[in-house]
Amino acid sequence: MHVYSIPLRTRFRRIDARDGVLIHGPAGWAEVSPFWDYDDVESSAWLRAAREAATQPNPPHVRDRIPVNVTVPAVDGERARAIVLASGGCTTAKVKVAEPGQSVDDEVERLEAVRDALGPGGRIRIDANGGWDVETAVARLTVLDRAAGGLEYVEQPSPTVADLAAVRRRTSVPVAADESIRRAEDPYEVKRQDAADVVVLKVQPLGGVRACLDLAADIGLPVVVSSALETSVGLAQGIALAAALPELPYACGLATAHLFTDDTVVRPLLPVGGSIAVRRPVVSPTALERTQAPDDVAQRWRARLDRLADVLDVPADERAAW
Ligand SMILES: O=C(O)CCC(=O)C1=CC=C[C@@H](O)[C@@H]1C(=O)O
Ligand SMILES: [Mg+2]
Repeated sequence: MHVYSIPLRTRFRRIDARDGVLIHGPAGWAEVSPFWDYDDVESSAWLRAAREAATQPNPPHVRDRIPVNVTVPAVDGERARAIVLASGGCTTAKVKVAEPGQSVDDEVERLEAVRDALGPGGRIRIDANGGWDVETAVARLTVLDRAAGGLEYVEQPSPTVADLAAVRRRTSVPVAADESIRRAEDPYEVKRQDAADVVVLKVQPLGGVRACLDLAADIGLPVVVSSALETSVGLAQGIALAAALPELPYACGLATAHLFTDDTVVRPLLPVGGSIAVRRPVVSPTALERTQAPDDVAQRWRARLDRLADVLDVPADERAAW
C-alpha cells in the first residue's frame, strides 16, 4: 500500500493538501481517501469502492471520452479566469459558492469572470455544498443566475432533501443533489420528495462503480459523475462509471487532477478538448516516491485503513496483499 500526501494548488473544501491511501490487488491499484471529517462507518463505503477496483475489471464502456467541467474553487475573478483558460478546453465550469467569509459580491465577480472566459456558448453550474438556507438560496440564485448569464444548475443549494425540494419549487434554476445522495441514509428520498432535477454520483462515497450503476438505473434521474477530489487512481473509477452509464447528458466533475500539484501516476487523467479519455492510468514508482506522505500521516492512515477493514470484515490475507 502507498500513503500519499499532495499539496493542492488552491485551498479547496477548506483543505490545502490532500492525503489518502492506494491499495493494490489483482486488478491493479485503487484509492481509499475519505475526508478526515468522515467517521469509520461512513468511510467504509470508500474502502468498499477500492476493494471492487482492486479486484474486479471495470464494467464494459459505451463511450471512449468523458466530457468534463473545469472546477473553479472560491477564488477571485482573475484566478477564476486563469483556471478556466488553462482547463484543457472545458466548455462547462463548476463554480464554488457559499464559501464562509465571502460575500455575494465575491461570487458575482467570480461568475462574471468565468462567463467572460467561457464565452456565451459555455455552461456554468454552481455548487453551494448546502451552505444556504432556503430563503438565502432563492434570493442568491436570482442574483447569481444573472451574473453568470444563465446557470445550468445549482448543486446542493441547502442542506436537507426537504430544503432542496423547497428551493426547487421557488426557482427556475435546475437543482442537483450531491450531499443528499452521497451522505444520505436513503438516496432515493431525493426522488420521492421531487427534490432534484439531476443527481451527482461519486464512486468512493457510494461504495463503488457497480453500486453507482444500480443507483443510476433505479433513481430515474439524469446523472453527473463527480470526483471526490482524488488522485488519478481514484478519478479512474469515476471515469469507469461515466464510461459505463447508458446515458450521460451532462459534463462530469472529473477534471480535478488540475487542482493537485502532483499525482500518483505517469500521465494524470486531465482533459484535452474538454474531455478525458477512458483509460486506467499507470501508477509509477517515481510518482509514488514523490508523493509519499510523511511518517505521522502514513501511520494515521494505516491505523484508519485497519479500522475500515474491520468494519467490512476484510480477511487477513486480503489486507496483507494491499
Ligand atoms: O464536481 C467537481 O467538479 C469536482 C469535485 C467537487 O467539487 C467536490 C469533490 C469532493 C468534495 C466536495 O467538496 C466537492 C463537491 O461538493 O462536489
Ligand atoms: Mg458538490
